[in-house]
Amino acid sequence: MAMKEQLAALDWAAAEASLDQAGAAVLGPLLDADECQRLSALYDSGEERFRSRVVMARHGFGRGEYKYFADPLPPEVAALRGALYARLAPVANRWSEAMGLPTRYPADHAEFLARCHAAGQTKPTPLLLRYGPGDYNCLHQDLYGEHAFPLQVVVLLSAPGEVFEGGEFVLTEQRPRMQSRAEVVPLRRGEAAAFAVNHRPVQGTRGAYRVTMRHGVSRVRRGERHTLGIIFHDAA
Ligand SMILES: O=C(O)CCC(=O)C(=O)O
Ligand SMILES: [Fe+2]
Repeated sequence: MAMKEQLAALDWAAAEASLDQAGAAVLGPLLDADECQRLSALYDSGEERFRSRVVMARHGFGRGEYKYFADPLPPEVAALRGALYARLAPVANRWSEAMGLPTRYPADHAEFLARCHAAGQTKPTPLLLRYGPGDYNCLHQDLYGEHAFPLQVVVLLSAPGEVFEGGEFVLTEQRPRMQSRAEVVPLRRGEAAAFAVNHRPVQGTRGAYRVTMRHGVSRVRRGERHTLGIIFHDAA
């Protein structure tokens, strides 16, 4: 199925409900096995595709590595980024309003990118990540400047239980004056998760309050795990 139809076929009402309730949602199958294979293979396909490579251990980010795509993005990544943004912008606007924030997000991703670019955030942020045995990704937030879209997406490109074990995608939620809550998001190959980048609203008995989210990946116990990360704001 083509990517556009694949996206339209997902249960977006359920995804929105899960995002509102837990700050994360499994979006269901987004890429087929061939598409996953092709994207994973890009990792070693030549450095001109990428603007930078990060070896996580060198920065204390964890273990494993990732590469940010250079402009122009691979067409399938650019298409996915634009189409996912359009689906998530209404959620972003609802969250912003619920948290009493003035920021509103345009319906069109190009328009949001223009806002990033005008503020000096011009570097593309979609990335491929690669983890081998013993690798992990410490809890973090992908903030790269003043402008940040409040949701992002990760697509699992490797088959869990087959080509790798461990390496679960995890989120933590830090609530005001309370202990943190952890959530594991189980993904199959080709499935995507959408999740909060930083803050999200939680409905309390006396109105909404704001929680802080972080995400990471638990230790890969065997094999190799690839993911595609789609962040909607560009970087300074
Ligand atoms: O590899 C993962 O599942 C997480 C990747 C990540 O941190 C991201 O896409 O921002
Ligand atoms: Fe991340």
